[in-house]
Amino acid sequence: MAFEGLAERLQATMSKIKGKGKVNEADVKEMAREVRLALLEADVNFKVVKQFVNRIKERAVGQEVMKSLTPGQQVIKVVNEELTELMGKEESKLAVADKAPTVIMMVGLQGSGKTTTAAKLANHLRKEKNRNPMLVAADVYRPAAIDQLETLGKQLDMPVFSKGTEANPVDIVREGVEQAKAENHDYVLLDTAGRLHVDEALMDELQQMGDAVQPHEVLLVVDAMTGQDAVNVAEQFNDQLPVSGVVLTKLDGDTRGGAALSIRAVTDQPIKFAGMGEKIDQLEAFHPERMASRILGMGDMLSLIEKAQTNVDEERAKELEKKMRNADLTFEDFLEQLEQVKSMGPMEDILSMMPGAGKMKGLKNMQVDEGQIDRIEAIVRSMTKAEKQDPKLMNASRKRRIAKGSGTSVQDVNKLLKQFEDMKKMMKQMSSMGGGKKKGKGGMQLPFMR
Ligand SMILES: Nc1nc2c(ncn2[C@@H]2O[C@H](COP(=O)(O)OP(=O)(O)OP(=O)(O)O)[C@@H](O)[C@H]2O)c(=O)[nH]1
Repeated sequence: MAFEGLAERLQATMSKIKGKGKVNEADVKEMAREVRLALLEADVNFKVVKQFVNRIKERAVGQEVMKSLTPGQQVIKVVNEELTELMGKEESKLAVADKAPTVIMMVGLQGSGKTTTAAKLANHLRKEKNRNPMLVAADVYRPAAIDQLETLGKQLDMPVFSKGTEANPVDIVREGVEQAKAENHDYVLLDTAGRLHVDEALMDELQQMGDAVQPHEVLLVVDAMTGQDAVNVAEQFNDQLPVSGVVLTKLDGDTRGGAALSIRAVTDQPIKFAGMGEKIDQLEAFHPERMASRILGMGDMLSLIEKAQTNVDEERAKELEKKMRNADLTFEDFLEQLEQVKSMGPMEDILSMMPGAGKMKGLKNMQVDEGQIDRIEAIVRSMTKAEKQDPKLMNASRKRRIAKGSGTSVQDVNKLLKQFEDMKKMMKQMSSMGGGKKKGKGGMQLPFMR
């Protein structure tokens, strides 16, 4: 699997910093050193590594992390954001011409996967985007390339324009595009010739082909397995041709990840697609943010952190945490917390965003009763201010009043009061066991869990 080594190393580094309640400069330095080594080992371009590490260091000692309630997690968020940025921030979509057909020219070295990718892309356009593409076989140098594309075309039941190996490739693409227009195809994909190395003759010919058909998109196909070579090749192509995007092939292989992480920074071209296998449907739109989360093994933890961040006032959260530790949480505080949790969305969604949640049997089967949360809220809201501050005030008649006011029973009120006391006791125990860091054996049963 691609990125395996990198993912393992980065995840180990992140897990060291994750739970830290405080992060100092020495922690950041150590984390940055480990990230640097992991990236170099993954064959990421050294200049890219240097810039990347400087960025995360700068941000990790900045306000956003140090002032945060969860600095360890914020560091991970920074690393994730920077990894995403490094790979291009967000998905970069394929061009669509104002006037059909959109002409896409595939370029790259021999064996990079051009022919296969042209067919995969045509298939993707038809299946995912409901398009009607046509393929043009203009690789006249490798004798089998035209046959290969024609075979793929047959397999897909898709037209392939070809004129054999004797014709001039510039004429082939010109006529191919004309035919696509005449037959009302909305996309036309040109498979061009590769060489073993970048040479002048290749570049000249590709330039002439480009001049002849004015492609809307020049997609450079590079083999991710070749690591830094792929980056060098990309740089050379990009210097000489109007490249508009990159397709990284063989990302399913044993690649260390260097190409994926360096190409964008070195060429300033977005990675648009990734080849994930030899089969025709194994091409994926490249999503930098998902790739980054995958490398960091994060599930959708980021959205969760983000949600928490937008919904929680940090100073107030710190106050509440202190109150919990001292076990002097009141029903007013409890209500406030309940509202915060509710504002983050349905409980089940929140739980499902936690990494590994799918694997945890207990969580999978746990049912959250949203109605129960509403009932609890109603009970608490039916208490007077004094009762919220001091639950001991609640005698039998007050409980009857609260039950009536909240549309529940005295039994429900009693149950909540008991759970609230248990929760406070548990918190006290936890904090006396060491700053709230260690967990109690049985785990806490929150009032809204069944
Ligand atoms: N595992 C894997 N193999 C791939 C992928 N993309 C292409 N290949 C394989 O890579 C080899 C070369 O692919 P081609 O499409 O023939 O390469 P090309 O760039 O067209 O080569 P030339 O026509 O000689 O320039 C083939 O065996 C493909 O099956 C991919 O994403 N994953």
